[in-house]
Amino acid sequence: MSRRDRAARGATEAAPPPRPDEATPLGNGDGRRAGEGPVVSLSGVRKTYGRGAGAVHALRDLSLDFTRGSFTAVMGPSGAGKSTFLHCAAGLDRPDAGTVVLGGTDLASLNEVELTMLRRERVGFVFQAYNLMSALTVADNITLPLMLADRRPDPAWLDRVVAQVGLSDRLGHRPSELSGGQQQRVAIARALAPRPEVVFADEPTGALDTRTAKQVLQLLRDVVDSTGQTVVMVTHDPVAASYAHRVVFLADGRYAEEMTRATPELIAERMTRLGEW
Ligand SMILES: Nc1ncnc2c1ncn2[C@@H]1O[C@H](COP(=O)(O)OP(=O)(O)OP(=O)(O)O)[C@@H](O)[C@H]1O
Repeated sequence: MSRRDRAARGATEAAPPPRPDEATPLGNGDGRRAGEGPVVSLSGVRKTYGRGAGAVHALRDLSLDFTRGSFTAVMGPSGAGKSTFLHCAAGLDRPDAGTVVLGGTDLASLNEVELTMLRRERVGFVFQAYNLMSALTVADNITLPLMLADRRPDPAWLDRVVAQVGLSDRLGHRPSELSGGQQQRVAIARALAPRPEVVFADEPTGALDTRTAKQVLQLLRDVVDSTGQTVVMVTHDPVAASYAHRVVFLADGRYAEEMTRATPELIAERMTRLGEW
């Protein structure tokens, strides 16, 4: 089944997505508030792979801001630059030009060790593959990034995260004893445990069935609305994107347009106008 067919099917199966105006006030959970300025800001970002006639301009002068306490989906046709954007915004790769500022830090000012520390302490990641350590319990998987950063967990925050992802009674289990949806919830708790500035999610529901995917997306949305965490999610799926406050469309390495309060049908229609996806 093509992505477009899957999206159309998902759209008809989707429960009405949550609406920003129905949400609890942003940032009411931890004293941080929406509207304090962007937590991630890209300005004039360019990234080119290769040289000369074979050069591929993956990002061409991309400028984008992400507000603290917001849930943004980044979409676009295949090859639009979504993965390259995510890698540059998260400090996994360096742009050729332009600036990326994360939590007030210009990433270009950091050497490789400092960049690794920033990713470990201030950025959370959720991927399609859960990437859990099979030998560790759920509890140890969740606190692993803190241990690696030699940081003491904040017990109240950890309790809150574990309760929110619904894993309180699974902390002693191994990943192999959990369903796919539960494993992804462990990965989300692990991403949130250090209380990062921002969580980047790359197709976080790509490996899940429709029902489980919706539960995970609702969880991400609830986390943003109740704790003021910031989530930026790259996805091909209009149903997934409809759970976000804002959907940003990239095309040909550039910002194309954006929508708020979007339904899966409207998002799919916009994607179809932008090109093959
Ligand atoms: N390491 C690389 N070397 C050469 N070209 C690359 C590399 N990574 C990405 N590209 C090219 O850069 C462009 C943008 O790629 P990117 O993976 O960011 O797009 P995308 O929107 O994530 O695509 P998709 O939806 O298919 O995953 C594409 O033309 C791709 O072929």
